[in-house]
Amino acid sequence: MCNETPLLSVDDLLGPGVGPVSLTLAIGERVAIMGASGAGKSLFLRQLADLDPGEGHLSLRGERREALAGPAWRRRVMLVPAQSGWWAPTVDMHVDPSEKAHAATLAHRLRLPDDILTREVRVLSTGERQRLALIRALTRSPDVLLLDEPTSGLDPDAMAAVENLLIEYSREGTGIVMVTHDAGQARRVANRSFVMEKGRLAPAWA
Ligand SMILES: Nc1ncnc2c1ncn2[C@@H]1O[C@H](COP(=O)(O)OP(=O)(O)OP(=O)(O)O)[C@@H](O)[C@H]1O
Repeated sequence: MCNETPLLSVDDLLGPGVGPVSLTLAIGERVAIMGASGAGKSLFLRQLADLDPGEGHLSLRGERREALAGPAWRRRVMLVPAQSGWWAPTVDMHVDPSEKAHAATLAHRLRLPDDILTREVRVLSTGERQRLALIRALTRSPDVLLLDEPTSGLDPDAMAAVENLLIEYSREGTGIVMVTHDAGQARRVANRSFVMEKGRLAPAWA
């Protein structure tokens, strides 16, 4: 794995409240980012998704960020923010028709009700929205998933289901950068864990 071109390369990334940060993510690797509230974790994910202005270099499979249009980059390096955005009345309107069966399978895996895809977004609970935002992202097959506290609103059973799914997708090649306040989750899920402090990363444990 070490000799391959990294899936994601981050070199001297610097932006408001973030950096400088350098990091490489191998194909199928899972990285956890912990740290105090306000340390810059969410801003760091936004930098990786190229949603905020910044300096430094990002590459995906050796291809520079500048070589891709912003939306194309964000489709391949996809952010699932802590508060997901929904732009149509029902859940299934956010899923490509060819991915509906896939989404239904994932919903079942994540302990969601059978009719969840046909429900109105406005009636969803916090934990349902959170899992559906993850499902929506997974059905779009990103190269890298950027997850901001993906299980913060979930019960232990649903949390374990999300963690298992993330591990499964990463084994198929998806890279994962996950912000979490849960050190136990970082140990269960991540191959490598970091603590962010004042926008900079340090290894979480030696
Ligand atoms: N656009 C911005 N420009 C400058 N500073 C910002 C910007 N957005 C947020 N901040 C500030 O930067 C700091 C880091 O914010 P961020 O949302 O990344 O924290 P976080 O580590 O994700 O915290 P939490 O664990 O509470 O979610 C905060 O003090 C926040 O108020």
